[in-house]
Amino acid sequence: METPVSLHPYLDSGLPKGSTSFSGGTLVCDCKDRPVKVRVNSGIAHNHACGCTKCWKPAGATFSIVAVTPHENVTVLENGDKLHIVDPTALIRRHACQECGVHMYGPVEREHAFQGLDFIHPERFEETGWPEPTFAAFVSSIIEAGVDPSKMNSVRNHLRQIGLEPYDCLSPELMDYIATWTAKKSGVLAQ
Ligand SMILES: N[C@@H](CCC(=O)N[C@@H](CS)C(=O)NCC(=O)O)C(=O)O
Ligand SMILES: [Zn+2]
Ligand SMILES: [Zn+2]
Repeated sequence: METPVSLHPYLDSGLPKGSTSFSGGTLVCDCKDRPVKVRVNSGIAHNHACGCTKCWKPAGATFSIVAVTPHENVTVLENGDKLHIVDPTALIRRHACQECGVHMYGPVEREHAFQGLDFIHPERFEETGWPEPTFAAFVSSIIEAGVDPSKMNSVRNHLRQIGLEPYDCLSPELMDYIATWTAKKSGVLAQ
């Protein structure tokens, strides 16, 4: 049998169920010395696996685990001097620890359907109980990171088997949300 592609340490062993009543916590980077700590004072939404090349993932993982939370509830608690913006021109302004590389929070500041939200990686919470991912996005993008295209069937089957429907962009729900925002902005739909 061909070697299966590892999705992510949290996903390979089945999907740990979280709670929708999770109300926030502290995100911590990987540094032993002076770790960056970021407080999230609210719940998280739209948690999903992302196969794109831009989202942070732990060593060996093919997918990241990423969710959003309102920017107003995100504060840097400790060692913020270690943060830098990975790509200041990107929609998501990913703030990463320059020493260990972990992305701590990524605000969307531009005029966009996601404006006001920060992208965060719930696996970096010190606390457990965050709601589990519910779908897989940008699945075809894992090829851009070097996954053999012939393994895509087995990757998509594995994702479905653990309850994560694979999409090659975002979920239909989020794509409809973005398109509705765009149609309202252009005046095609009433505000
Ligand atoms: N195929 C591209 C897709 C990148 C992409 O569009 N990522 C999505 C999901 S995170 C996005 O919204 N990116 C906005 C950004 O990176 O600012 C890749 O893998 O690099
Ligand atoms: Zn670090
Ligand atoms: Zn991504």
